[in-house]
Amino acid sequence: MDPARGSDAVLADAAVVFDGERIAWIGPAAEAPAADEMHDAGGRAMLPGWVDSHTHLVFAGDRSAEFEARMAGEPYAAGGIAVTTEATRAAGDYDLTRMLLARQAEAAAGGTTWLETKTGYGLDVEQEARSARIASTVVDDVTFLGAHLVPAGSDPEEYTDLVCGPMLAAVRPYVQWADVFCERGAFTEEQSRRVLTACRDAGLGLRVHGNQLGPGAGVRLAVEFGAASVDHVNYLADSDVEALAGTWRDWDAQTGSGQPGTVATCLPACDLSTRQPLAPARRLLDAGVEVALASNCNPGTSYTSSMNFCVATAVLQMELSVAEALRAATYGGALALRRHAGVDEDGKRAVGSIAVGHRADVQLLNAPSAAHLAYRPGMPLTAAVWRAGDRIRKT
Ligand SMILES: N=CN[C@@H](CCC(=O)O)C(=O)O
Ligand SMILES: [Zn+2]
Repeated sequence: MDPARGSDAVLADAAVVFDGERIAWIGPAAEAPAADEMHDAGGRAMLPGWVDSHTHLVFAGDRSAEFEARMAGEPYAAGGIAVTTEATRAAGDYDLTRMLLARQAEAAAGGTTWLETKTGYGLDVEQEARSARIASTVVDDVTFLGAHLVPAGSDPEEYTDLVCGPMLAAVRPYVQWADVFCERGAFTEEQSRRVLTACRDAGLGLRVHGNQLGPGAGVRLAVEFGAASVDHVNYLADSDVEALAGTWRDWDAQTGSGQPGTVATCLPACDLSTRQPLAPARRLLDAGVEVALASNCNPGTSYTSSMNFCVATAVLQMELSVAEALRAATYGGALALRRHAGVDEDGKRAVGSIAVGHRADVQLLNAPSAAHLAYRPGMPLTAAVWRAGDRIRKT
């Protein structure tokens, strides 16, 4: 996954050397320089750590009854968010932080070394700011999602004004990104446009929840605003795919050079849990769109942070090759968070790829090749994980 070696290069009999939090050397094991500490991977596969670019981890409460109803035939609707909002508002800071830390630890044990999460279960100024503050102490990238649902009893236009004004100002110190749920039952195209405009003007990077439950304006808006990603993308018109492909016209996917466009982030665990058609990742890749795979871990539509599961599903059911799925779950996620480039640059290092000068984020599988993730789905293959050079899970 070193763009300089070809984006899906596999090195056999290789060694990787870390120096602190950076990757210092990669090459044939027989030529590896001396190191203070050595770990023999025993011929097992080493991959970049997963970059999970879409989660909603700041929440309390349980929605397993809603899940069971769905499995019995009820459709998913955005309104379920209100149930989690009530439980989240009732939780104290200590409990909310403890639950977030436990979810972050689960994700890390599963191989995730860079984690984004969103607000969106607070839905008033104080609670959204609290969620953003707590998230900023635990995860790597925080996204403001005040525009997740109009709370019961609020006027949609007045609530949108609140999101664009006082709520945005209150979360601003804690977040890098803003998002809007542009969907039937959530925010209209016009309301979404207002949110994206205000957040862009406040200096935030943009992402959009779009085209999840039906055709809609999400992809169009994401392209119009130059968003870094549009997520879900289950229901795409040909014009949506063409518009996304157009954003990648000045990008060289092989070398990772040029101007990145809007990543299409596919969320297969969510698609299965909501019984939506799987996002058309194959069609998007064939059109020249960069795709990310993310867990969308949240209590409503996707209560898993297992990127291994997402990768296996992408290979088994979405027609991606193993190399394409791995790239989408690592480099693709990094692109969606604009963390894909940067070699020792101002202390910021690229994540999602194994290359000299990038952050030492890697995982070791209990398997001789990454194909085993799909070949042996559901098996506990993650043997060890290093994040920023620190080992966080033992074999
Ligand atoms: N689609 C919007 N938001 C979440 C679901 C939130 C919920 O139902 O609690 C998602 O990405 O699927
Ligand atoms: Zn989401």
